[in-house]
Amino acid sequence: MAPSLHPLVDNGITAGSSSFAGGKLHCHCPSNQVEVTLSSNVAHNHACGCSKCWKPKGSLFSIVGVVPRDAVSVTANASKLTIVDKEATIQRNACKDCGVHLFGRIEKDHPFKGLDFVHAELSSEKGWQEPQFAGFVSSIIEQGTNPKSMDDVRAKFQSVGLQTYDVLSPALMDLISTFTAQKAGVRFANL
Ligand SMILES: N[C@@H](CCC(=O)N[C@@H](CSCO)C(=O)NCC(=O)O)C(=O)O
Ligand SMILES: [Zn+2]
Ligand SMILES: [Zn+2]
Repeated sequence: MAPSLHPLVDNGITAGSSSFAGGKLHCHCPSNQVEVTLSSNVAHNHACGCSKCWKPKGSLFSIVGVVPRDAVSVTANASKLTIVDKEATIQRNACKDCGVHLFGRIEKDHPFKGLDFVHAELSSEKGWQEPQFAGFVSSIIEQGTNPKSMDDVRAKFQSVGLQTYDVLSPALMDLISTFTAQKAGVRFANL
């Protein structure tokens, strides 16, 4: 049986709603769940193959998107949260008991500072933006996927309408490069 990319990808993508304005995320604990309330839909939602983003058991990819950090509040059991890796760019706040990541926050100077990374699948509500692309696809090799299966992995994403990239989407990579150029005082050429 082919390994699962992610349950939200394996059987085709379900479109979200442009009028959806957020909801609640819960960790996987059977009781005393950490609850995070988002007052915004996610943006740039994507499948991520990197080793750091939280993935459901048995999946090769996470699905992760961003929301403004002001739209994120921990509304229950905040004391169960711990930062997985304080040195990482994205400080992922995970439940100590079940390991699920509730939100990832950037504190250092970075093009995505001000945006928190969240997994909308932790919500039972419907309407969250559907995945837009697959990023960090080649990174799954670093976690043990056989390089020979990469054609199949990329073909599966293409078959459900998702472009694959080995970093982020061109739009996000352009944002990162624009930030880097502006910081360095680069003057852009006139069109
Ligand atoms: N091959 C590495 C890549 C890790 C990586 O750079 N991940 C990205 C994307 S995470 C969400 O899209 C990133 O920005 N990481 C910063 C961080 O995780 O703090 C690997 O697989 O580990
Ligand atoms: Zn938990
Ligand atoms: Zn990732």
